[in-house]
Amino acid sequence: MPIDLKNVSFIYNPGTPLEVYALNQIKVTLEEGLITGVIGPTGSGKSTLLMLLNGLLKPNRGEVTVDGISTTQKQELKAIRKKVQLIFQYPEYQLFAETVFEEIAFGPKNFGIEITEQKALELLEQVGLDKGCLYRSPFELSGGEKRRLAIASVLGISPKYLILDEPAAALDPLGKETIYRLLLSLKNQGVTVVIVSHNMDEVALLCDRILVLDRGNVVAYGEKTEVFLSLLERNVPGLNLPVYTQVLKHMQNRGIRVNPKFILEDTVQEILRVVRGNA
Ligand SMILES: Nc1ncnc2c1ncn2[C@@H]1O[C@H](COP(=O)(O)OP(=O)(O)OP(=O)(O)O)[C@@H](O)[C@H]1O
Repeated sequence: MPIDLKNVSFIYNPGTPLEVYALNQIKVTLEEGLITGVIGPTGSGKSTLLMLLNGLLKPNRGEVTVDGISTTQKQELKAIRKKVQLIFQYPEYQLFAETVFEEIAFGPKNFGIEITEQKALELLEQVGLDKGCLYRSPFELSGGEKRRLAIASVLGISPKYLILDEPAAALDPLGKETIYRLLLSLKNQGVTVVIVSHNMDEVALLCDRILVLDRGNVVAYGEKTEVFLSLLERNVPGLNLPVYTQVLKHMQNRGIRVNPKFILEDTVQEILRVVRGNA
């Protein structure tokens, strides 16, 4: 069973002069085994939605269920948080341990999972970090390596759902590519991934499904190409489209007849082929 948002509304500071309707009657089922991208202009409710998925925030109205269990069931919250791991933006800023090994072991320990040295080495390998860094200080790693370390610690919990806010933000092209390959390989291992991103090319490359939010409402949700095509027809202020969608629009404006679906899908498949080919 997936994560279900059933008519979910979320209000910050309800009943006060500072009241903000962040999400308004959201109805979405996040499909298992896929990567879903949540996009939308700034302030559209993306981060709020992520925090509802693992019960960090509770809906004011409606219900979020994880595998059929409501996030409002207090006794189930720990089990839900184990299943649904949330990685905030720049997780590397939260590293604190003296060694990479301690850092990897810390998160899982909170869920009663002991990480052996062997398991830690496997996790390093999984995120593409050199096994030789196990007893180094996390603070000696590069920015991109620190981020992968933060992700390794979460993977030690073996989450069924991995939720990431801007997973590749501020990384150089190589660092971004490593994160993309990691997310695609997690998907291949059956992990359901949800990302928030402002980078539309990244969303086009990684995601199977796209959820578009605007001022707390769902503008579109569905298969990636269908959603991008629908966004070509309607203007959501503050939301860019991937470069190739814009190319397509220019072609259409110049009267060049192409099947938009083929252009979008071929381009994404080509980029994916290159990324996977390097794996
Ligand atoms: N802690 C808070 N208290 C009050 N209002 C908040 C709080 N956090 C967010 N909001 C408001 O809720 C709305 C949705 O915010 P949210 O951070 O979910 O949007 P977002 O789409 O993630 O934005 P961004 O792309 O800028 O990160 C915005 O109007 C925001 O100002």
